[in-house]
Amino acid sequence: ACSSKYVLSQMHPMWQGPLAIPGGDRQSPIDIIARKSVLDTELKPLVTDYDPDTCQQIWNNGYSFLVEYDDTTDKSTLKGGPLRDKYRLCQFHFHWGESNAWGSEHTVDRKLFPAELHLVHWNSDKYSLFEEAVMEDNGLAVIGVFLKVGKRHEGLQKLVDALPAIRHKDSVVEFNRFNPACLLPANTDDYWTYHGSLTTPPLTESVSWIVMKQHIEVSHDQLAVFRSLLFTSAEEDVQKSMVNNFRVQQPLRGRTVRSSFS
Ligand SMILES: NS(=O)(=O)c1ccc(C(=O)NCc2ccccc2F)cc1
Ligand SMILES: [Zn+2]
Repeated sequence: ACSSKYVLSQMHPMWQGPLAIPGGDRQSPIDIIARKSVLDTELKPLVTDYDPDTCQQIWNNGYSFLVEYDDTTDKSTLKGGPLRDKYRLCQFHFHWGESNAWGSEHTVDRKLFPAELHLVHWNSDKYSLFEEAVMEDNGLAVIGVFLKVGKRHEGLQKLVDALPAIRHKDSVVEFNRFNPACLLPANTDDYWTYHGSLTTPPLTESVSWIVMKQHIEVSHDQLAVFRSLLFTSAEEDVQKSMVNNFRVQQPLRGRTVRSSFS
């Protein structure tokens, strides 16, 4: 799996401050101004091929909860879209607010969503490990999907049911046979794409972002379970609820956001 080896201690929301990022001119997240995005007719449809058997565990890393996949072979892959190479799924996670009024990292024309899903992939045509790819220009590809509050998401419920077992930071439970394709919107042909960064430390500028135009719907109660998670470990005496784990928007610095649709 891609990040379990790292204690992501610096990933505390306090890091939202002005971190000195070397040459940080392609930071994420950003506000996507729809009318300023540029249609690129060369952009292809996304091709995801996820094997539910590669799902390994779900854990609380003190910043979000991650579902990690076995990324030692090309079993769960992403290609197409803006990508030239094949990318391997290593994990997915979410960002959310303390209320339904905010929580997403990206916004569209300043519209905030209550939460955002990130499916993290690394370029397995060029690199042999996530840790290598994360340091390279287009080493990573992250699919962003906005969540809206509405009807219950049946596929998400299996995830939601596992959360009470990982309430505290650094808790892990086995999780298998989950196909993250069920979390993608019906239409994955319409997306925005731009070159950016990780939205948590080390904020490396190695991500081809692919942000879906169509959102998915989850119920109010399902989101409430996200907010029952804790930033803090079982040993700590003051428990802090895991909410508002999103980064503030970053300057575009002249970047162009391309769209696959007009
Ligand atoms: N929110 S996001 O932009 O989608 C995002 C995706 C992955 C990471 C990550 O893997 N960090 C750990 C990490 C970073 C660098 C090297 C090794 C690591 F494990 C952080 C943020
Ligand atoms: Zn993320």
